[in-house]
Amino acid sequence: MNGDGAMKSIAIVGAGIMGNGIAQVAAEGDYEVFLYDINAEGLARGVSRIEKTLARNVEKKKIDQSQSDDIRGRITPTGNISDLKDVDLVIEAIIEQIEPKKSLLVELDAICKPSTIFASNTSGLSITEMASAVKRSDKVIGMHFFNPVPVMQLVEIIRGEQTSDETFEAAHQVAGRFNKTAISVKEAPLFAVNRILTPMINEAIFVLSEGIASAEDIDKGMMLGASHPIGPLALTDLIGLDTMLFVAETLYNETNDSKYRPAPLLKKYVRAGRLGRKSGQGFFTYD
Ligand SMILES: NC(=O)c1ccc[n+]([C@@H]2O[C@H](COP(=O)([O-])OP(=O)(O)OC[C@H]3O[C@@H](n4cnc5c(N)ncnc54)[C@H](O)[C@@H]3O)[C@@H](O)[C@H]2O)c1
Repeated sequence: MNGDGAMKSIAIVGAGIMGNGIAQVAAEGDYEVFLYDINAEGLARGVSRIEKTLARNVEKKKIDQSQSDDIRGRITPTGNISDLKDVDLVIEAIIEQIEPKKSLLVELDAICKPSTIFASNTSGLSITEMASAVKRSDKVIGMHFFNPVPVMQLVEIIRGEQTSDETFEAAHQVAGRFNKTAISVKEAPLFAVNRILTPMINEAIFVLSEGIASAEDIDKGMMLGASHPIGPLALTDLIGLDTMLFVAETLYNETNDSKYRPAPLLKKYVRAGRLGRKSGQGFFTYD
């Protein structure tokens, strides 16, 4: 089945920054959830992050202990991809590179029942190209969540060239059950929100590397002067500098426009392993 509210089970592939948050909101939306990662440590970290978030929500009295237990009970962590064969929807949240995403979809195409919809949480890669890798190209769609997923209200829904109306409708219904607000965006490099956000972040990194202001003052400036809830450099630390660089490179490579060239300082930090919060250091340092 697909295309209506009868969907029961969802698999999330990739238990990283985004995947664990998507698994949590899916379980909160009453779906049976499989959380799959190829890396056992990554999977364990993702599950532990969900448990911590749920415990915090109990402490803050947003939910009670039995609701927390029910949500956690609906999530099955797995390192075995064949466990995903009967799910109604897969949402992939693996590395932001087209080839690994296409290989994963080809693998899933062979495993999953014919009606399973494949959604990608890509920050801006081509849904059409991903869909072209599989037989069920009408059942591939972009569902782009925002970080941190349990907090951020938005999902961008992106149709590829081959996406059917039924798949598009199903993605909107799922977003609703996740308690999110969806906007529909045409396929284009980085879609809508990241197309606007990424050049701003990239420019903030140029401002830092040109010595125009310190990292602290750049963030303070954008928070107090432009009413941003978080500064662009702290936001990059939250996103992950490696992911930010992949995203900036997509915009540059797809448009061939030099105004979008990624800041060299971003590349240098990624090469040095300064990936942001997830590695303990990015533009700022974390415990
Ligand atoms: N970080 C953000 O703020 C953000 C926001 C919106 C969208 N996204 C997108 O979400 C996706 C994931 O980003 P992230 O920040 O969560 O990455 P991450 O590096 O935190 O996590 C990726 C996870 O995927 C796993 N993985 C890699 N290849 C796999 C495979 N073939 N099968 C199963 N698991 C695999 C890794 O082990 C890792 O645990 C990317 O496409 C990214 O662009 C990220």
